[in-house]
Amino acid sequence: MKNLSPLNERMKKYAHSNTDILYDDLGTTRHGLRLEQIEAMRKKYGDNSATAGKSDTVWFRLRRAFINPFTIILFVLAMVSFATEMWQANDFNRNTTSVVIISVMILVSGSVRFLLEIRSKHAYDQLDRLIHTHVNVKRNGVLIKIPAEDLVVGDYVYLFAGDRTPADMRLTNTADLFVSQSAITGESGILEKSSRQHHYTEQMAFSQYENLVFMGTTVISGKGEGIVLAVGKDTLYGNFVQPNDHASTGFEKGANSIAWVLFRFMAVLVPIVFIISGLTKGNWVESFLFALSVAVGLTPEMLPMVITTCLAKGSMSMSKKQTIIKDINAMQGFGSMDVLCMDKTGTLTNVNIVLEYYMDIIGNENDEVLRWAYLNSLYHSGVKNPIDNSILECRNMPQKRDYYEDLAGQYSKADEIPFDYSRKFVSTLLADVNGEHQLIMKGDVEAVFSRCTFVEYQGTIQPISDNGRGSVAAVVDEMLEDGMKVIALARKNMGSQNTVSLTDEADMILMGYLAFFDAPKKSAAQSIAKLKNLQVKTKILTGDHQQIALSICSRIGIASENMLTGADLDQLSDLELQLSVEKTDVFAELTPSQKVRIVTALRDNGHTVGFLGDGMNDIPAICEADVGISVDTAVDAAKDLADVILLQKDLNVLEEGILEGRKTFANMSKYIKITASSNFGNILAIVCASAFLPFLPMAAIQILLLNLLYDILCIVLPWDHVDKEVFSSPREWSGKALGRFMRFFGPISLIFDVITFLFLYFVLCPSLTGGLVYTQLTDPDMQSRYIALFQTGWFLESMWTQVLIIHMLRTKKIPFLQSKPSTPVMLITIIGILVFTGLTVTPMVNVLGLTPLPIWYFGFLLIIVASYMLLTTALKRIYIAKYGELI
Ligand SMILES: Nc1ncnc2c1ncn2[C@@H]1O[C@H](COP(=O)(O)OP(=O)(O)OP(=O)(O)O)[C@@H](O)[C@H]1O
Ligand SMILES: [Mg+2]
Repeated sequence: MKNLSPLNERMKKYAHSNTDILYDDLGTTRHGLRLEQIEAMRKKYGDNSATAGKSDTVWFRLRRAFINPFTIILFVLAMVSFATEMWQANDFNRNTTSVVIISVMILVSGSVRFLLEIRSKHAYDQLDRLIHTHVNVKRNGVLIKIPAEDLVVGDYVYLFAGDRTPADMRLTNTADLFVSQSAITGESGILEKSSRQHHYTEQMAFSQYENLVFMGTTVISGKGEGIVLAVGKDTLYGNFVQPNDHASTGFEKGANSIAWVLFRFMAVLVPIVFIISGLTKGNWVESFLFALSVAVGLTPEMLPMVITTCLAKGSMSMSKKQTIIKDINAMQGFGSMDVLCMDKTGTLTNVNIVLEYYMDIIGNENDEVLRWAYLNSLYHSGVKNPIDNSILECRNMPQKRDYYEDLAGQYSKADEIPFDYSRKFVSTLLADVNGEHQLIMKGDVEAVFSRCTFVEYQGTIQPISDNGRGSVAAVVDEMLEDGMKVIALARKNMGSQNTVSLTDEADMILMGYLAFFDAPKKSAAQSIAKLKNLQVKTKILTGDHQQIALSICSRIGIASENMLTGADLDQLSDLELQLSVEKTDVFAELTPSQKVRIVTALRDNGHTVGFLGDGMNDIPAICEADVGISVDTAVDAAKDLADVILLQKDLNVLEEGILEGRKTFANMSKYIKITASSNFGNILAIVCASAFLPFLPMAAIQILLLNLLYDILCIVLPWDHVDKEVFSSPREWSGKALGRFMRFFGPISLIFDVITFLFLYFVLCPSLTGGLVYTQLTDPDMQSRYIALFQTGWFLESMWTQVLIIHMLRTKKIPFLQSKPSTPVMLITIIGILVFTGLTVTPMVNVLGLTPLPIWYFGFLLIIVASYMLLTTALKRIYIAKYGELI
């Protein structure tokens, strides 16, 4: 059982008081809040979402885009350089240009961020609309549907079968309301709730209080009405589900850990860089700015943004492919999923099943069986599933509408015991106009049969004889072999008794059967083959009879030799099950908890498991799986709890979704890995350079400029192409892979940085400053020319290598030739390189501390860049050979 926090005081109080007091205290009535009360209630008691708030306003986004470490440091830089220049020189022009340039940088970086934020928000809003849960509330006397987030304390809410309770409530009215509180208490049983007032003398756990329902509780059957008493974080559920709970798993954990590693590197190295350069160069202000810019340059400040954009962009393209993905870890799970468990209806067979036969115990068509089944389906208040829907279809038969309407008028519902997937049947107690009661039970043949001691045949009721059992089995078996879904129907006369309890469900009279045609989908085999191509194994987990499972599998062409049933499963220990799940692809006659057991066993074997299902019986398994998948038509509770929602229950949709998910994920991990390794390389180079050079290897503003270019390039990465090989198999995200990637590729750039340093220091600069190295120079003008030459040289080398390394590492293949980047990535690369190289010959060079370089330097640069690329390619091969993957 989860560790529960204390119950909200209001809940405690009103559980013990009658509803009139509740209405009075909250100033409401049965007609709901008046519209003018709503805002006041929201102000007083809060919002019904744990995350709502400032992050949604445009102003907040604008602020976040423009006020961040990058722009703040740029700003400080502008101020300091303005002040120092004013102080030292009196070239006013030069001062203002540097401020202008920095302002432009702030503007560019801020706008890019802002646009991105707006874009991803837009994408999210659209998705939100698709995945929102709506609740029925009465406000101002009118029943309306509103998003669950808009609920306030005092709202009058209606609950129906299949709903997930949207807030903590005190019930005011119920009709056979049964709920499952497993999300809250971890107990899987079904509880009946009512609106009766509790007395202080009753000692019980609050979860057992009949008149309280909690956020996250699923309504299994029946109806309820109640007043919201606690919302959002004040609810029991909100208390233990912290908004960022999931952030500590899987992918985000990896991303956070790398940000953290880089941050620690910085925390240690940046002060060292500052002190070393301060000591060796003597200019503390400049060293401070330099260290600060190094810090900015090395912070993966775009990390959260790129991740959100990747996700938003990925979610958008997935939603175009009919797949809605709810959170980042699901995206990752979706990409790394290697086993997909699914139920049968809608995946292997059509969503709608058709009632083919209704017959007595020996197989002759029998209207009475259909009549009772109709009434049972009509009046039970659980979630109507395909079986009920196809029974209810009978009223649409030609000329039968009036007949069934009349029939419904002749009976009313007195009581029920709801459908429960572990019992596999449902009982409704019907009262006729004379006050006579009939208990009607329908469900799984064996389950119903075991509660019968009589059979009815042609109007006579007889005790079941042994050969009676035999003939019953024969009729059913025949239909099962044909792939029919069969349920049994039984009844019992209850006289004037108008309530029913479990003990009444005995000594029933078996009336006959209903058989449904569950047509196999033609496309199923093909879809499963496609999934196999994507290296996703499929397993069928159905609650249905084994014969049907076998028959459908053989029709579709799925191997089912090693089928296991729920009963078989109970004989296996967890360890044995772990072995069997690997060999078995079809499981039948499962209860919801057996579905969970299978998923758990697969996960324990190290698989990333997806579960696709749409019924109440699939909910526990959806929660247990790494990726819970549901469909748009599923019950709300299942949709709420799933990570992924398919707008169409079709395996083809799933396949496209998986592909899209893998691409998105590949782009995210591309960004993270490349950034981490290139930052790592840069840290090393900067530490080396500041220790050995008598001046700063690059000016603060130059570092920031490079950083800006790199950021802009990263922003288009979510739109990059992904090689086919990368998305043709599941890919696991791991922090370990990131670490080794960073350690492997990071230091390579150091080699070329050092060569460049040596070349600049001993060859290029002296050749233009009279053959002397820096330390031999005495003329300050010559010294600053030397520095400008050096810094420009390294600026260009850094820029070229950092931009091109993205292209080298984004693919296993030969960049540009075998694997083309997407147009935006290519464009920004070309424009960036041209503009930044061009910067060194424009009039702005002075402001940026750059200077034009002799043309032959570019010859050197080409050689360096080419050898860097060659070496990386060679090492890339080694890396791939060793670890089997790159990105
Ligand atoms: N509405 C219903 N009324 C009576 N019995 C039902 C009803 N729904 C299901 N059952 C019984 O419960 C059994 C299991 O239900 P069902 O076949 O829907 O399981 P499932 O695991 O959801 O199957 P699938 O894999 O086809 O989705 C059925 O075979 C049937 O005997
Ligand atoms: Mg189902």
